[in-house]
Amino acid sequence: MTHDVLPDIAGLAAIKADPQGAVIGLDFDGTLAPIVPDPADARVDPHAAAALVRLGGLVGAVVLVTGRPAATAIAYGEVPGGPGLADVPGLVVLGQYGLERWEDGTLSAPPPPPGADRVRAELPGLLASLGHPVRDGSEAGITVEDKGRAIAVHTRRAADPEGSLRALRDPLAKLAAETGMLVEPGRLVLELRPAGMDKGHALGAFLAERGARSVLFAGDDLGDLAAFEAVRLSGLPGVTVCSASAEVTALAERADLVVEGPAGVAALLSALSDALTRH
Ligand SMILES: O=P(O)(O)OC[C@H]1O[C@H](O[C@H]2O[C@H](CO)[C@@H](O)[C@H](O)[C@H]2O)[C@H](O)[C@@H](O)[C@@H]1O
Repeated sequence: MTHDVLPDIAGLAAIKADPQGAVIGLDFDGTLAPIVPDPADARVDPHAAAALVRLGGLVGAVVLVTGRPAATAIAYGEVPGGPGLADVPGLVVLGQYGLERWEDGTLSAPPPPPGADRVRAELPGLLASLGHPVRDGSEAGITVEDKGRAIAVHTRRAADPEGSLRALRDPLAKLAAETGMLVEPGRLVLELRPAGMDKGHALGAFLAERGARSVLFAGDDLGDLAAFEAVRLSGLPGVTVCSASAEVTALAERADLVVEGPAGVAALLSALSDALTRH
């Protein structure tokens, strides 16, 4: 379902009544950017970027809460010949599940955890022992994305993506336990990342910091469930939006609103910016 007009939802009414009190939170992959086989090829939907540029001047804050490094979200948010994510007024990016913060062109982040170095050193041997030579994202097979603070193992390009994901789950959980990391499951990906932060903590802290009076959060993957919960725990008038896919159904079951992938998210953001401009 796409939205030419805004659906009649209480949280959206609260945002329209008091836009300056609203925080608009968004995931990146699968929500603002269509899912593609190679993570390095992901790019923001230009319509979503344009709508966010408009919204940024109308609401209290626009915040990306993403598993990507914040700088990657900004880089992949560029739109040739058009406004990109870096042009969204006041944009804040909480990257690597909230460990990093990008704001006004400045990145702040703690040093990478020692566990990341250990995973980096031990992962190739582990994958080889399971019959999977390490490949980068441009090749077929099981691929590894090194994000500095975290390392993601992708199966989307494997011959049997779901089967490979199942086969890797226990060995990667063991490696995570041995290295003090945790496994973040996602869309055909298992990511070994530091503990102690998630999208829920990141969004909840941001809402408190900004004194938000309403909130919208849109996501598509399991890591976004914590942000949905943060919306609920905030007690604010809020809207949770699922960018739907056949790969993940858990969000749709919990969302106030379900839209058809990044194109549906872009249409919703555009309709919201239209409504706030008319207001
Ligand atoms: O929190 P997000 O912004 O949604 O980031 C979550 C992970 O997204 C990326 O992987 C996903 O998108 C890829 C590109 O479309 C796709 O190839 C992959 O199968 C998906 O899992 C990203 O590569 C990860 O680092 C993020 O943690």
